[in-house]
Amino acid sequence: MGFRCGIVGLPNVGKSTLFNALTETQAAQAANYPFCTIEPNVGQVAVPDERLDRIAAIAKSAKVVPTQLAFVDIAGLVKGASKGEGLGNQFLGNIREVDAIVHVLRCFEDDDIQHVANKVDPIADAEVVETELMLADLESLEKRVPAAAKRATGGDKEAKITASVLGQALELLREGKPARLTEPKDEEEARLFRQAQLLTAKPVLYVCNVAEDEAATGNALSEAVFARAKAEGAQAAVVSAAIEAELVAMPAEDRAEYLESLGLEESGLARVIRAGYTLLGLKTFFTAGPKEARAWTFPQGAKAPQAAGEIHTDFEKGFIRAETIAYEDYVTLGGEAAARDAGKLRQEGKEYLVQDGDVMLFKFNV
Ligand SMILES: Nc1ncnc2c1ncn2[C@@H]1O[C@H](COP(=O)(O)OP(=O)(O)OP(=O)(O)O)[C@@H](O)[C@H]1O
Repeated sequence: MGFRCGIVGLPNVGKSTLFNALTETQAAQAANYPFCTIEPNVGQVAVPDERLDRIAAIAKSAKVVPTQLAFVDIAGLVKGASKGEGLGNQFLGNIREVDAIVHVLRCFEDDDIQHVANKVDPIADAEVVETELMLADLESLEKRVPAAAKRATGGDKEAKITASVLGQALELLREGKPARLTEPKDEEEARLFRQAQLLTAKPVLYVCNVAEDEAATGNALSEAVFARAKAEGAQAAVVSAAIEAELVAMPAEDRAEYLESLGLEESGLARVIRAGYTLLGLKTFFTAGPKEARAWTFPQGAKAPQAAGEIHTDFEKGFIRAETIAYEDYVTLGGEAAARDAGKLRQEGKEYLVQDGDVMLFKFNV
């Protein structure tokens, strides 16, 4: 489906370590990013979901296919990016292409690893990156808002709405706040706001990269980041990239024990992937049979034919109905046949709003 999370951060904060762990653990096929000369790496990463394994066990599926999310390693942030210095313009362009930003912040102390500003201060680091993004948005809106206002006086209704919603964003940026805090009045404002593709309107997940012995608890630095995230309408997670790198290097059967010895229930990567998925407002439906059990991604608010279209365009075009079982029913009753007998297999039509966890079988006509 092509939803992408871009990994950004200052030099030496642990971006590559995290990205490599993400892609290695999934044995991803890293592909080159087609649109730019600095070619940030893209990794397709499987989204961990226990529900899929339970469904596969019940359906006795031969194959289990998770849904995927793309992570893009966006290289090269330098101070002054918004002014087009160095790799700046490419960097901003790369961010424009992603749907959400995973912002890695160094929260570990290690005298051997140099910090660009010679001090470990994730809040100051976050500000460096965010200031560049806000300046880029500010510069673009300083032009776009007056232009839209001018068109509005000429009677252009859409321009009037654009001027209003982007004007609100401009005010926020002038106060040093991200455009994400803009509150569109209605669906039309929301649509035009999305269309404006502002960099600081993209959802952000801060990844606090902590030392190995702080992965379970976090530390004072990560706490400060969590507070900042809350104030900005962003998300945050604690991860130790060092642990993740070790985990992917060890045999799969040793990982659980290692995690347990560190007081962790699951890998930080699993949390980052899931958080990225949630951040994008993505939901999952399942298909299940003896051949395969598979998880599919759909955007929140999708109707049944659109979900069917995730599998094949023919399913969408020729959609008749969707035989649907809620995940809980599927699991508690023990599969499709039992759910059908219990009257829990619903025949859903074109207007059905697909729910997270639905197990679906599409009937279509081509
Ligand atoms: N949680 C951690 N604890 C200790 N060391 C870490 C941790 N995370 C990363 N490192 C180390 O920090 C160094 C920098 O990491 P990495 O190369 O991933 O950073 P980067 O952000 O990709 O840098 P650049 O942008 O310069 O490529 C590496 O030596 C890495 O092993």
